[in-house]
Amino acid sequence: MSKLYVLGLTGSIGMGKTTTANMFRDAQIAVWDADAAVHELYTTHTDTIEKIAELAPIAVDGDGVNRDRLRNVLQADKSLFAKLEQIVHPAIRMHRDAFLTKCRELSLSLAVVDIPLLFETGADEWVDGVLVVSTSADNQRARVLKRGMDEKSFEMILFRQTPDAEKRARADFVIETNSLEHVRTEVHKLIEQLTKEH
Ligand SMILES: CC(C)(COP(=O)(O)OP(=O)(O)OC[C@H]1O[C@@H](n2cnc3c(N)ncnc32)[C@H](O)[C@@H]1O)[C@@H](O)C(=O)NCCC(=O)NCCS
Ligand SMILES: Nc1ncnc2c1ncn2[C@@H]1O[C@H](COP(=O)(O)OP(=O)(O)OP(=O)(O)O)[C@@H](O)[C@H]1O
Repeated sequence: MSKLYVLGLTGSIGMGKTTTANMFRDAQIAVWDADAAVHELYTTHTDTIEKIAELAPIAVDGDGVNRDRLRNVLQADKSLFAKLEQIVHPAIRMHRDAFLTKCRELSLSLAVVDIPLLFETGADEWVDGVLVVSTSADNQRARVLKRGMDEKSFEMILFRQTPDAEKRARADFVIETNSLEHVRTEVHKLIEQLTKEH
C-alpha cells in the first residue's frame, strides 16, 4: 500500500489558499480546508457553539456563531483571540484527523490540508511538505479589502500571523499567486512530483 503524502498548504490572509486548493480539487486531489471546517463547526457543533456563547454571548444566535459579530468582538478585545483558539482548535484537529483517516482508508497517495495557521500551530512538524502561496503585500491588501473586509480587521488578523517572508523561508515549495494560469501549471507539476516520489 502506498503511503499517504500530506501536503500542508498555507499563506497569509488573502494570499490565495482557497483558490489554489480548488485547483488541487479540480485535479481530483482530496483537500481539507481548516477555515471551512471552522465555519461548519460554528453552525453544527453544539459544544463549540456553547463555549463561544460563554466567551462572546453577542456573537451567537439561533443559527450558531455569527462570524461578522465575532470579528467585531475580537476587535474590541483582542485578548479573546487566544481563548477562542483554545476552544476551536481541538475540535478542528478532530475534524482533520477524520479526513486523514479516510484518505488512508482509501489508500490515496496525496492529500492537501489547507491551514492558515500552519506554522503558528506547529502543523509544519507533522505534514510531509509545506506549500506556501504568496503575492506582494499590496496585492494581498487590495484583494482582502475588495472582498469586503474592513482595514482594521485586516490589520488585526495580519498582526496575528507569521510574516509572509518567514513563511516563504520555511516552505518546501512556494507558488506566486499573481496569475491563475501560473498557479494551475505549478499545481499540476507539484502533483506529478509528489505522486511519483511516493
Ligand atoms: C476571526 C474570524 C471570526 C473571521 O471570520 P471570517 O469569516 O471573516 O474569515 P475566515 O474565517 O474565512 O478567515 C479568513 C482568514 O483570516 C485568517 N484567520 C482566521 N482566524 C485566525 C486566527 N485565529 N489567527 C490569525 N489569522 C486568522 C486566516 O488567514 C483565514 O484564512 C474566524 O476566522 C474565526 O473564528 N477564527 C478563529 C478560528 C481559527 O483560528 N481559524 C483559523 C483556522 S484554524
Ligand atoms: N493565482 C491568482 N491569480 C489572481 N488572483 C488570485 C489568485 N489567487 C487568488 N486570487 C484572488 O485573491 C483573492 C483571495 O484569494 P483566496 O480567497 O484564494 O485567498 P485565501 O488565502 O484563501 O484568503 P483567506 O486567508 O482570507 O481565506 C480572491 O479574490 C482571488 O480571486
